[in-house]
Amino acid sequence: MPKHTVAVLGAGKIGELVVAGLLRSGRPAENLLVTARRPERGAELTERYGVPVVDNATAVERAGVLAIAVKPQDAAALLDEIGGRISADTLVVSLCAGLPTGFFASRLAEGTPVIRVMTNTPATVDQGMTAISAGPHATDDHLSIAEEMFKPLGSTVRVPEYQQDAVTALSGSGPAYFYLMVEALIDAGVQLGLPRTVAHELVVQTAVGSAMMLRDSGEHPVKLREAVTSPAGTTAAALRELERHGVRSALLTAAEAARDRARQIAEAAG
Ligand SMILES: NC(=O)C1=CN([C@@H]2O[C@H](COP(=O)(O)OP(=O)(O)OC[C@H]3O[C@@H](n4cnc5c(N)ncnc54)[C@H](OP(=O)(O)O)[C@@H]3O)[C@@H](O)[C@H]2O)C=CC1
Ligand SMILES: O=C(O)[C@@H]1CCC=N1
Repeated sequence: MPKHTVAVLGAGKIGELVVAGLLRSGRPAENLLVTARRPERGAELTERYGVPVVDNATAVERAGVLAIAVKPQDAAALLDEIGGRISADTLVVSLCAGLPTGFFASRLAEGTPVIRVMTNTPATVDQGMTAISAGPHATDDHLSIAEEMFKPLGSTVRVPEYQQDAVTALSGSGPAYFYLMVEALIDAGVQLGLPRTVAHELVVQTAVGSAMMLRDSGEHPVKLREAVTSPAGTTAAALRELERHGVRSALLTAAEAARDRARQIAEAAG
């Protein structure tokens, strides 16, 4: 098998997203491998994508790029199992929140290039946001390989690694913040007397339309918000309540909590 094979280690939500995305972007299934802890999960992926499911040791033997998509808490055990088998010409791409590239480098042969990536679930529909950082021994060519993997799944940006915990707090966890807001607004619509299906459609389409304007108009969000806000109108009344309830400060402290949790995860992993 050619060494340009990518192996995804850990076929959970993010592992599946990467496998499916690489296939959608035209990478042949025979250049992909995936590993799963549970055989039934492996069978599910083979059936769904036609990608070979192998054990971790076989993946290491055959692949030139290893995408580590296990939970950060499972990474040490995985590295204990395979770290010693990974040759220094293998590119290790970690998708794990919180874990610094040094965590991997210290468990790999000297000279092994490591890249840290933070993607997000909208990559499932090719609207992801992926931030990529070079770790030890990762060259520009290695960064390009990681970019080629994630560019078809949305946008990519290169960031210095010290920014990755903040990235995780914004775009990694970010989809959950928006989903929570949508969920709460749908409930509000029901409280106001709308049928739930109607409330759902109104809120989701408003979210999609607003997101497209944010991305495509080039306007600052303040300008877009001002355009909705008529003097002494309905929006001004609603925004006053959001400010009174401290929405800005809630978002700030939420992002800080996510960043701090990423740091704790790294500390606990050692
Ligand atoms: N969910 C998200 O939105 C994002 C997650 N991430 C990061 O992606 C990584 C994966 O997260 P997510 O997909 O949500 O988690 P999941 O729990 O869904 O996936 C992790 C998978 O890894 C498998 N696994 C664990 N240990 C091994 C092993 N030794 N060999 C093979 N497979 C193994 C697990 O198997 P089993 O089913 O048996 O538990 C599970 O299927 C995490 O590090 C997370 O921080 C990054 C960005 C966004
Ligand atoms: O919640 C988490 O830890 C992961 C990382 C970013 C999104 N989900």
